[in-house]
Amino acid sequence: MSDAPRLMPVDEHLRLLLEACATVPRRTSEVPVAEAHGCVLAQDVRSAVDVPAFTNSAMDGYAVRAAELVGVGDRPVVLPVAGDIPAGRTDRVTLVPGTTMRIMTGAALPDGADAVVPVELTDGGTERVTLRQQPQVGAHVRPAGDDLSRGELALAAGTFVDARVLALLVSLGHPLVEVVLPPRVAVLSTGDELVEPGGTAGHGTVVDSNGPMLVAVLREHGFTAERVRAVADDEQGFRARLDEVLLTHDAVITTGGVSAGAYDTVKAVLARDGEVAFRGVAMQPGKPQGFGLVRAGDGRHVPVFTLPGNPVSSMVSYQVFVAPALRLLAGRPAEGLAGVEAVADDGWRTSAGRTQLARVRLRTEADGPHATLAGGQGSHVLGALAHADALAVVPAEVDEVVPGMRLTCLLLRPLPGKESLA
Ligand SMILES: Nc1nc2c(c(=O)[nH]1)N[C@H]1C(S)=C(S)[C@@H](COP(=O)(O)OP(=O)(O)OC[C@H]3O[C@@H](n4cnc5c(N)ncnc54)[C@H](O)[C@@H]3O)O[C@H]1N2
Ligand code: MOO
Repeated sequence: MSDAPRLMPVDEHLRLLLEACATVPRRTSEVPVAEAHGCVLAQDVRSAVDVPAFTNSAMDGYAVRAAELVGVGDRPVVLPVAGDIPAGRTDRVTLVPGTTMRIMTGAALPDGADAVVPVELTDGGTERVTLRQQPQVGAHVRPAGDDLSRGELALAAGTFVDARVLALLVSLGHPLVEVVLPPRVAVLSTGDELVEPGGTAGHGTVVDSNGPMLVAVLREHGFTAERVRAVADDEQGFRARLDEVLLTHDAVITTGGVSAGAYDTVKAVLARDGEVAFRGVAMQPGKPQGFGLVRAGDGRHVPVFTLPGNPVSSMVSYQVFVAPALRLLAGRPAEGLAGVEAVADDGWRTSAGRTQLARVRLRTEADGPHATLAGGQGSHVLGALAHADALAVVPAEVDEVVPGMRLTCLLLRPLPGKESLA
């Protein structure tokens, strides 16, 4: 046997695929503002209006001219109530000198009024009201444009529209906005042995867990994802299915068929014309990797990620390589999982020369997070993957973790027990 081929460091494979994805045009579109959630703004957005659009009350109470209430406090003042201004009243109202008006939170302040006395500081009268506080000018008043002035830059291009940004965006007076759309990703599992989800594995078969798993995590990450029915190890069938999905998607993830076996269809088909570069990456799990920009029938070059079939390898590869690349396609920073440092409470041996991403449980102690193995570390062990809180990164040059060692742990879910630090 010849020497094993050199494995590419994790960072280098990541860099190569991010560089390639940076050349792919982003998919942009003008969408109704309320539908921009989950997209990235492709343009700066200035406010078309003052926000709030009109000066209004911050409290349920009485609109007054503050100067008319000088001295109130020692001696209550009684004023006639000239009317009601509920929120939603849109006609222009003037406060007649020597009177007050009942006003609700968010209702337009009448012209002439410059303060609001909260109802709690009155007797709540509807014909006449006794006011027991002298307000400052501007008390409980929200001036027009207090939040944003018309023409002001409210949101910069590149901002991700989450729920809070959406609230601001829809308030700016624009019906449409130009956004980068999240990529549409197809997940294509391959293998003769695959049984459709919902079925039961028998002798020699396995349920396609990669398909549902990857679609689910893609959706959790805000991408549009579709599982394509698993294809058998048949070169023509695989090529035909791939060509189909390339036309309708912005990225394709395949699983299986990329190692050294006699029936490794994905590799056989895509390595032939050099469309995808297949290489071993110095990582455990996730050694056999492939990536390339594959030309679709309509001329677009679509990123294709060929992940290993072992389920743990598939998920880890997705988190380390695919998710950052898809974020880039979505117009976002190419970020991966956030890391925390944890103390290893277990010891274990790792494959020398490969960065290990061990599945660990985390626990927060008084001195910070501690990690223990979540279970078996084989690339097929779904139980440990499901129960893991994080992927502990054991550098390639370390071949044994000893208890007490500090490891960076990439969070698969929020750090448990963090509230106990409070
Ligand atoms: N001689 C060698 N054999 C293997 C090597 C190697 O370097 N030399 N690498 C091993 C490593 S590491 C990995 S990882 C796997 C990757 O294999 P493939 O990507 O070719 O995947 P398959 O052989 O098709 O399947 C591997 C394993 O995963 C199961 N599988 C596949 N697809 C699914 C799915 N959609 N859902 C659930 N489980 C799936 C499949 O049944 C196999 O058990 O290769 C090693 N071998
Ligand atoms: O790289 Mo494989 O993913 O070790 O099992």
